Amino acid sequence: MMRIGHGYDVHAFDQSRPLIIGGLEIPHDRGLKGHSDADVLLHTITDAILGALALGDIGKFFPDTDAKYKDADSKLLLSEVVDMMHSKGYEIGNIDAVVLAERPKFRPYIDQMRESVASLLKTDLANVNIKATTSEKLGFIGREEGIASEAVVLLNKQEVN
Ligand SMILES: Nc1ccn([C@@H]2O[C@H](COP(=O)(O)O)[C@@H](O)[C@H]2O)c(=O)n1
Ligand SMILES: C[C@@]1(CO)OP(=O)(O)OP(=O)(O)OC[C@H]1O
Repeated sequence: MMRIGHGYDVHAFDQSRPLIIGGLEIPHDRGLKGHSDADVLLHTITDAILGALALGDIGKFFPDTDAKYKDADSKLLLSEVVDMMHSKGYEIGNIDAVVLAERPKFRPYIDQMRESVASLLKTDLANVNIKATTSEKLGFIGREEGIASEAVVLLNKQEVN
């Protein structure tokens, strides 16, 4: 059995924070605002998995009103959702994600991001694709007000005969 999920998230820039994307700290002059560490890519992937399982979204499990998640490491939130996925008998088929940002250039870090995400998802590197794109200076991405991310995920469940 296969199930598909989609995730989308946006975080505004915050000059006082480090930029954390895909579980990595990326050198840049600003980070992202959020209740947690604001890892927009990991939030998107977390939401895509929850979506595939029809379980709702990240804020349902990790509310931004709960002090427990203040400055939370998004790797831990994703890992918890991956554990939920495994407990329901599913594993990652493949994932395809895109990060939308005018700056910085992510290409030099994409392979490391893929490794980080594959390890969090407990899947092979070949099952994880991460892309980056600008918005050609248009809209809130283009004005460098924030970063968005989008992902689709396919989950597989082995049927027992
Ligand atoms: N933040 C970004 C944005 C883009 N890239 C890479 O540049 C390529 C061209 O970007 P366009 O927005 O002009 O399509 C894109 O395919 C990425 O490889 C990037 O690394 N970081
Ligand atoms: C991760 C959580 C929880 O700390 O907070 P944020 O970092 O603000 O992220 P968002 O994607 O807005 O929503 C999920 C939240 O509940």
